[in-house]
Amino acid sequence: MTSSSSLPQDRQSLPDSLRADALMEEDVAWSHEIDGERDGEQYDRSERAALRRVAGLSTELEDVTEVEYRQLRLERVVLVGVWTSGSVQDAENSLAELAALAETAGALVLDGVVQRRDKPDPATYIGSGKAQELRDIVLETGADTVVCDGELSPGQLIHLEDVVKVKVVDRTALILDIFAQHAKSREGKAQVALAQMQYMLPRLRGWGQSLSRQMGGGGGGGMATRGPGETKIETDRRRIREKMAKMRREIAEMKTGRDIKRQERRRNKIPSVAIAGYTNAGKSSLLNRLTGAGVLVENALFATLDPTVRRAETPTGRLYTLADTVGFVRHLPHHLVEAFRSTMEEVGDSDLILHVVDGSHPAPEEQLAAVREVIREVGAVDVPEIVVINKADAADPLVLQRLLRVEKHSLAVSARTGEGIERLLALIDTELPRPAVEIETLVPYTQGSLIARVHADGEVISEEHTEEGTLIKARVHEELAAELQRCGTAGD
Ligand SMILES: Nc1nc2c(ncn2[C@@H]2O[C@H](COP(=O)(O)OP(=O)(O)OP(=O)(O)O)[C@@H](O)[C@H]2O)c(=O)[nH]1
Ligand SMILES: [Mg+2]
Repeated sequence: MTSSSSLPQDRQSLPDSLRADALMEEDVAWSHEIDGERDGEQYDRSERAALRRVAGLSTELEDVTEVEYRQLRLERVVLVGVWTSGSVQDAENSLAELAALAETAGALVLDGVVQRRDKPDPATYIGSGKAQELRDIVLETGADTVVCDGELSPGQLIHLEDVVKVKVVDRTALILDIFAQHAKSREGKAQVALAQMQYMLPRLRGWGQSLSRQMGGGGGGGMATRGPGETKIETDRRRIREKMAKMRREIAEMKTGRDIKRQERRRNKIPSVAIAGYTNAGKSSLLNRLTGAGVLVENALFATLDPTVRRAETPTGRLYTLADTVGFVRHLPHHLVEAFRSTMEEVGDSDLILHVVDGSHPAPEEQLAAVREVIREVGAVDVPEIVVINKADAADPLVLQRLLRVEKHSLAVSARTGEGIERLLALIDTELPRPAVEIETLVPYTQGSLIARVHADGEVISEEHTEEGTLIKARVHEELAAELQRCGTAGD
């Protein structure tokens, strides 16, 4: 946190030497921060909020790098969207979501404007007249940041910044920022850091140069400016590239560890269920409801960023794992699909997807479609899906009916009231893959632990306690079948 304030224009005054140091320090900070444990405890909302900057104190840039500058300074924001197709309602929903995202990132939303255009302006995103208007709104409201509802090209970002004279960030940067604030595991943090660097790389504008300087035309975007700053940008970019390469190696190592864990689960043949769905749909609430696990639930977007895996049991006593996942969002930045492939892999690898959708949302169908797009993108198309229409307590009954009719394999539940949860548990039970081998064995009482395993991992068809031991008929996976054959006496 910083203690003095000055105008945004002061970003020009940052000396080159300072920036280099800051970047170095940042390198250190990055590698130090990344030491948490996977599946670690989720932070409390209050702890997270404590990390936020205090509004109004943070417009000077002396002690931050350009990367940090773009991430952390979302305080007093004006939203702007370009509305190209669809109804007014669509445009409003989109801006409302952007507002929710900005608030989740810790910003105070002062105002929002939407411009109707065929397509975004190639130079400044919104038209130049509208950009001037935006400048006036910024001045009136005292905003220090403009957030655009789309992904802007490096050139657009810089040109718009030159008009409105405050920091401009886009939807992608905003989502990255939220992910950076919320990621808790070592791997999650590394992935977000990598995605941020990837995003920033073409967008460095090189401090030390005048912000208002006329940019050279042409495809170079922010880097079009010639002069001493260019060398600096090159240095920064090289450092970032080096850092990214290191990060990629680290992530690859972490992935190996995770793969081993997953293979172990697979070897034990424990079926896995992944809870996927749009952000804020109630995935974590559902996980809590289904397993009684204490996972952070809050009315904020992207409350969950690290996959949490829990053990659960079907009503008939079969064990399975239930994994919570990162929320999806419309136009999930591509960097993030890449970055969160790990979570998505968990989804693709599971035996069943619980696709949770918020039935009380104004446009649940859109959310379903957005999530499916990502599921397709990560190649998880073959996994059976149950559509869980959540928040039935708050939803319009007509919307529920409509969804239940359109979605063939769906049911309505409320993670809050518990409505429909029993039916869901039963449905999970029928949908989980059945163990492959049917056995009938007499297990001596001295081998009681084997019987317990049959109950946990397999499916008991019948069980009889005889003088010699337990006569059990069940479906189990191959490994357990082999063990049972060895220890027991095959029935009949
Ligand atoms: N009315 C109602 N609210 C619910 C229900 N389930 C969850 N919520 C609320 O919806 C909000 C989001 O819940 P979460 O469980 O954090 O949602 P999530 O899908 O895990 O969200 P992210 O992790 O942020 O993607 C919280 O405020 C919950 O209390 C429900 O059945 N009914
Ligand atoms: Mg969650």
